Amino acid sequence: MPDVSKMKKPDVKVVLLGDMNVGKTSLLHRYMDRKFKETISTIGGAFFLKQWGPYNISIWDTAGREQFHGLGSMYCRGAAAVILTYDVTNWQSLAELEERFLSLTDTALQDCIYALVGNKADLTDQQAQLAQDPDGQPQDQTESRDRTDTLLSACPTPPDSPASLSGVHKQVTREDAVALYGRILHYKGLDEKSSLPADKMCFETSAKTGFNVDAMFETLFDLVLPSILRKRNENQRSPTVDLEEYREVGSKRSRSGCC
Ligand SMILES: Nc1nc2c(ncn2[C@@H]2O[C@H](COP(=O)(O)OP(=O)(O)OP(=O)(O)O)[C@@H](O)[C@H]2O)c(=O)[nH]1
Ligand SMILES: [Mg+2]
Repeated sequence: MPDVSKMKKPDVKVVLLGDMNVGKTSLLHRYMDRKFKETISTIGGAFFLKQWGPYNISIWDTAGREQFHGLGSMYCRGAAAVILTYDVTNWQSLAELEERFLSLTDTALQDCIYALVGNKADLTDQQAQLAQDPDGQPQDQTESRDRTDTLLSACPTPPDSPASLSGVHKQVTREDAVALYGRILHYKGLDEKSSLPADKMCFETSAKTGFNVDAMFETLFDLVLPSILRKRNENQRSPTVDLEEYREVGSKRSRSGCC
């Protein structure tokens, strides 16, 4: 039995949402373990604890498979940031965010931050293909269940472009993501002018090469700091114990678990 008195309590919660196979788990492995490794499709959800300065951030990985859909709103409860993840080579994965996942975020905090993350940029983008592992480690070429190489070519690519070298066409442009970000703000009843701008909140990443992965997570961590401070102030005014949060336990630097 873990010693509950020694467990760290997360100050804030960040949740990864998105269709199956877009690379949510791989993004977390890349960030937390500095590796691209073989994954199995997530069942239910799992969390990692990240120490960010004096704060503890729990990062929740969720299952994209339809059968676990009902759990999504539970994982989003009280989230300070939601990472809506899609695969840049799969148009449907972007559409699913709007159709299936956005409503799950109704349980997130009122001032929750939304990021749109187009993963697998290495398949279409020269910069991401050439990205160095952030720790200078050799790249792991593991790609056991990647289905993107069989995807349709909705956006024809010039024959000498980097995308054509990899054989996979980009189906979702940055403009598509920016447009969806605008619709998310609209859905949330937020004013574009007083919200975080789309060019700051729409990312393209590669869990495989590490491209933009640290920048994406760490931009979000900085943005949720005000939410942590506000929560701390509220707790000082009316101290209560949130038993749910004791289940989100952590260790010295990072620890993970699943449920
Ligand atoms: N080329 C490439 N493949 C990736 C990348 N990220 C993930 N993959 C591959 O895509 C597949 C799915 O990755 P996961 O991280 O398991 O996807 P997921 O979103 O967690 O999927 P669920 O757990 O089913 O919701 C695996 O075969 C990964 O190796 C990436 O950035 N580039
Ligand atoms: Mg997963």
